[in-house]
Amino acid sequence: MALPGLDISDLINTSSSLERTLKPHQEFRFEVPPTASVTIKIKTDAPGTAELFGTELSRGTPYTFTGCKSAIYTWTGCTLIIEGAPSVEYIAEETPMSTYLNLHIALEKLRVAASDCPPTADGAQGPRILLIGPPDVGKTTLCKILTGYAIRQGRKPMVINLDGGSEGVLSVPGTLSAASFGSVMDVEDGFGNSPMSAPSAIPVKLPLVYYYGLEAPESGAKRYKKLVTRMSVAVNSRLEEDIESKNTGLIIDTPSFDNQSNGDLISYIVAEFSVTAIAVLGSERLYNTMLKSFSSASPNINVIKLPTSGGCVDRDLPFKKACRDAAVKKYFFGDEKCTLSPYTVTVEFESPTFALWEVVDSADGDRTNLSFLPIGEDESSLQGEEVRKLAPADIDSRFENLIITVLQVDANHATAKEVGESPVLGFLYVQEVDDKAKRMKVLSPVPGRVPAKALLVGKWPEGMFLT
Ligand SMILES: Nc1ncnc2c1ncn2[C@@H]1O[C@H](COP(=O)(O)OP(=O)(O)OP(=O)(O)O)[C@@H](O)[C@H]1O
Repeated sequence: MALPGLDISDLINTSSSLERTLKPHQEFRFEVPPTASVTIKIKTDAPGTAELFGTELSRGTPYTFTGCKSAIYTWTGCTLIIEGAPSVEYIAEETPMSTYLNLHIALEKLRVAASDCPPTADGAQGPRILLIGPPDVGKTTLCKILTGYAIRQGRKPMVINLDGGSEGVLSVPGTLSAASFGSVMDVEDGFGNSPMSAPSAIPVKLPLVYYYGLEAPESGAKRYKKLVTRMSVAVNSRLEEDIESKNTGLIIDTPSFDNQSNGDLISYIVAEFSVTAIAVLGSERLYNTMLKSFSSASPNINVIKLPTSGGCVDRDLPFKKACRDAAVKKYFFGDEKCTLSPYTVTVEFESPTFALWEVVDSADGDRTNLSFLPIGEDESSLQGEEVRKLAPADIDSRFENLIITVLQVDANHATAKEVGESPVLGFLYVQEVDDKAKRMKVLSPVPGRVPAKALLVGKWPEGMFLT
């Protein structure tokens, strides 16, 4: 019943079914808030196929989307059936998909040449492309598209995520990760799931993960570079054993680099991963800076400029935070398709197998813990410190609602260097800290005691309420 003079029937009708017919090369763009869900499928009694950021949709299969801004593109034309109410939806005619396809074809030619070389020859290394640009210009989206096309071509791309500030690729936010993609990606979930203790319809990928723990690379540039180096060494040795991945090459997604102050970090990544092509999205200035830096000094590196999709949307801070929280929540609790039950475990600070380290944010000026300096040492002894070990007295409620990383190095013997550069074993979530009793309650994805491994906590992702 409508109020007199005010017809609110449209407002309260949140579930509806829409049909949208797309012509060839058109794109259906939609946005779904984190609190709603929308289901989309291709109508089976109409011709045509469609793809979401490079991964083909199966005809007639319903896909459910929550908390996303996304697009379904068709090369052939198709009809979509949409259940639910996207907050924004429209059909776009202008897209950069043909340019992105051309880029994929160029990469594929290099892969064919690499496959023709003997496995140990230098030429067996496929193209290594770095995607850079300002915030929200579609770097991650292009990374998905190129990965999706390579998989559809029967290739096995190695995807490297160096954007520690994002939602994470096959891992929680705050991490850098690398994974070889030999099977289809998840349409509903971007890059898909990391291994969880439950069956999944999409084959899981096993990522190598490093915890960075700060929002921007500049906040801990020294540590960030070390992690990039560790990642490149691990990736290169993996590629020596996996000729298919080696021939396919690397697709590297980066944090937002939009001005010259990041030039040093970009050059570092290019050198460490032996990048052969740099694709710049959304910044003429950055493109020209890259051209000047690399075209003459490194003729083997191609610098290309790519158009940004008109569908790329600026995601406001609350939306990004909601996406990060959802990614962490999913790690512990799963989703509607696969519910997980984490365990609450008590951790004693004074146990001999407990060692908690903290990532140092260089923006803090290394000053926070001056009161704990050993007698006789001054402030200068902290300069350059990237992680610091916390004494039981340092652990208090400021760690509540944060993520703690369980590293692969032992709690008792690990040095600061080992802790700073260790890969990740898993994550805990701090529910409650009792600083008087010197213990805390954490959520753990597995039962039993927390392993006797070094634990590392950082400022990023920021605190969140999971339970
Ligand atoms: N063609 C499109 N139609 C609709 N939405 C899109 C399209 N392309 C990208 N988006 C959305 O725009 C947002 C920004 O894109 P994306 O994450 O790829 O940018 P980015 O440059 O990697 O961002 P960041 O600065 O976080 O690294 C994402 O939510 C993405 O899903």
